[in-house]
Amino acid sequence: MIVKAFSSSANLGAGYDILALAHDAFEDTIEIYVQNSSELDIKVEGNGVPLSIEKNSASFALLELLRSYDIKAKIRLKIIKGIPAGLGLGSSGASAAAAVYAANEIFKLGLSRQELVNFAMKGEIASSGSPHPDNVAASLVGGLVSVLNSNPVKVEQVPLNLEFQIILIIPFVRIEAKTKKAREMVPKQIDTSKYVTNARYLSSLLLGFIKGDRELVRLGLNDEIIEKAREPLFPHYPKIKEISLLYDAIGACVSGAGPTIAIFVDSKSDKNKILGESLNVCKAYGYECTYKIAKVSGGAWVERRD
Ligand SMILES: Nc1ncnc2c1ncn2[C@@H]1O[C@H](COP(=O)(O)OP(=O)(O)OP(=O)(O)O)[C@@H](O)[C@H]1O
Ligand SMILES: N[C@@H](CCO)C(=O)O
Repeated sequence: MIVKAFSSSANLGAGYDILALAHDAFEDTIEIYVQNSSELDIKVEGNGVPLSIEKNSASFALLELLRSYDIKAKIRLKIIKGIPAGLGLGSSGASAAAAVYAANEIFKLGLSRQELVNFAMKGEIASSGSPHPDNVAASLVGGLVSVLNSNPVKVEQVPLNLEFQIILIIPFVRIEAKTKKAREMVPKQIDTSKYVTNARYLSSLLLGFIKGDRELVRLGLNDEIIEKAREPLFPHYPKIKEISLLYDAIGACVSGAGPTIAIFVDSKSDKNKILGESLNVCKAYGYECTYKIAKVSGGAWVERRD
């Protein structure tokens, strides 16, 4: 069976570990072949990803799912990476999402996409040391998802009534264990005033998407806490955000744990200026950047059944 899942941008300003948006910028492909066996035996193949079961997000999520259903089988898992890893594009999450989606289909477990998030998020332990569910939820469910509870995990799709595209400004940098490091930079304690400001941003963002009000989205795409604490990982961000707002983007935020920046644009935005000047900012900060213009995508899907 061949299953695919799209990339995603998590957080979206104040929605740290809460929001993620699936987009068609990149996709991962999982090929999974199963034979009867009296033992559970998983072998991983793939380029540019760890090949040990416990270190690969896809195989680790799969292992957790199959163990919890006491499924014994010989499994060959081939991961064809389309989503560059470590750049804030939900790469590890998409592989994990595709792997558990495939297992659900093959073993006819009858789990909903939302239920599969419980297992896919375990894959993030392999990649970043923590089972954050946002990226896997977006890649499984599609659209904009909100994580409403962590134990047990509950995720819901947020209605999107706004037309927009996402310009992703993607620096080619390799930061070892980036998400792990970025999570360590998150403050353990925060001022109540910052909490209130962020909660206002989050409610404005959600209302904006639901009501189709770009001004509310613009106000909501901000964060006083996490993006600020992590800024050393993406020093190019404030300037790119300033340029984006100047040329009437809906807003801009860090994509996941960065360093990719997500700029939300619509027919009012001067996309060429935003793109050209953002790439110049990259250069000024010594980054080689590329870009993708993406739109909101659906969740994981079966490409071929056999
Ligand atoms: N199947 C996989 N796909 C991609 N990366 C994987 C996978 N399995 C393990 N990894 C490891 O996870 C790390 C990348 O995860 P990381 O969380 O830093 O970035 P990401 O998954 O691309 O996106 P984000 O920053 O949005 O979380 C790399 O060290 C990579 O080797
Ligand atoms: N919410 C996670 C997403 C990682 O892509 C974080 O910001 O650490």
